[in-house]
Amino acid sequence: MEGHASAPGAGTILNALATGTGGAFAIDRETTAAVELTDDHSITGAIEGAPDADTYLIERCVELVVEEYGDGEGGRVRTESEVPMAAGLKSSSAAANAVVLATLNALGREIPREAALDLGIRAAKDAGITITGCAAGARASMFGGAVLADNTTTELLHTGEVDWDVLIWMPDERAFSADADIERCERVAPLADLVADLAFDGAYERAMTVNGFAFCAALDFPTDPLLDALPHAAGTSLSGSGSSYTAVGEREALEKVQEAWDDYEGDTWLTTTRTDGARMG
Ligand SMILES: Nc1ncnc2c1ncn2[C@@H]1O[C@H](COP(=O)(O)OP(=O)(O)O)[C@@H](O)[C@H]1O
Ligand SMILES: O=C(O)C1=C[C@@H](OP(=O)(O)O)[C@@H](O)[C@H](O)C1
Repeated sequence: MEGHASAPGAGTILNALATGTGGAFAIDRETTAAVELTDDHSITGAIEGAPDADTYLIERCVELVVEEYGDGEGGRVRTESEVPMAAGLKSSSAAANAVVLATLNALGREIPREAALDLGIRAAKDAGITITGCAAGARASMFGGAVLADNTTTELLHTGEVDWDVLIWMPDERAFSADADIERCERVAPLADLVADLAFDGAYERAMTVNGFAFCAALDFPTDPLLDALPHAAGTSLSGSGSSYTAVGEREALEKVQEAWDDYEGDTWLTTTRTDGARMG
């Protein structure tokens, strides 16, 4: 019994570490998962190109799906990803969604996407790789588009369509979300409320720019990349708890931002938003 699925990563509109409300948009970079279910009871995971990375998240996703919908199967799970790990682009949500759906695909089961989303969020919490559960990023990855969510309850608060080109700069250093300084993030809560208000009104670009300045200050990341982007981009922010930055807008404008961001060490690349989310099969 083999199953396959894919799910996109996401950029940030609102970091949830200040108030629990998060906002994210799906990007056209994805993680694919292959799951082979077996008669023995052990579950083993592997991540293509990252032999030393922690595979607990994806093993736990298989385990939770089998507990709910299977019959005690074991399995082998493998992910391959265009979403870099621990760079603020929701690699964990993309991996969890892809593995949950691939396991269901192997079992020949279709369940409501909300239920699949919940299992991935549970696995990420069990793995200790998220502070709030990252419901907004996980929702953007599962359903596509722009999303605001209450990460503490996983409740969906708002959805919107976005159709942007997206520029990403990813420095060489990584930033694991579990290491973020929550107390400093909570100090920018009044700004996070402003970001949420802007996003509820559909002003996603301005929302993410305010988010960028607030969370660069709270998490001690430089604001220079935001200032480089502002004359050209419609919106720009630190993504997640770092280390990547995103700029959104029209392609030509973003190519000007790319010239500036190319001066920094690391990688820059252009992609787009994605309106469809995870795919099974
Ligand atoms: N392709 C993948 N396969 C398996 N696990 C993954 C994959 N991508 C990410 N993860 C898990 O997610 C963790 C990174 O999560 P996190 O620090 O929240 O960063 P991000 O913003 O990229 O989600 C990794 O340490 C790993 O445990
Ligand atoms: O661990 C968490 O709960 C969160 C981590 C951050 O995202 P990344 O995991 O992308 O850094 C943040 O933006 C998100 O709103 C909540």
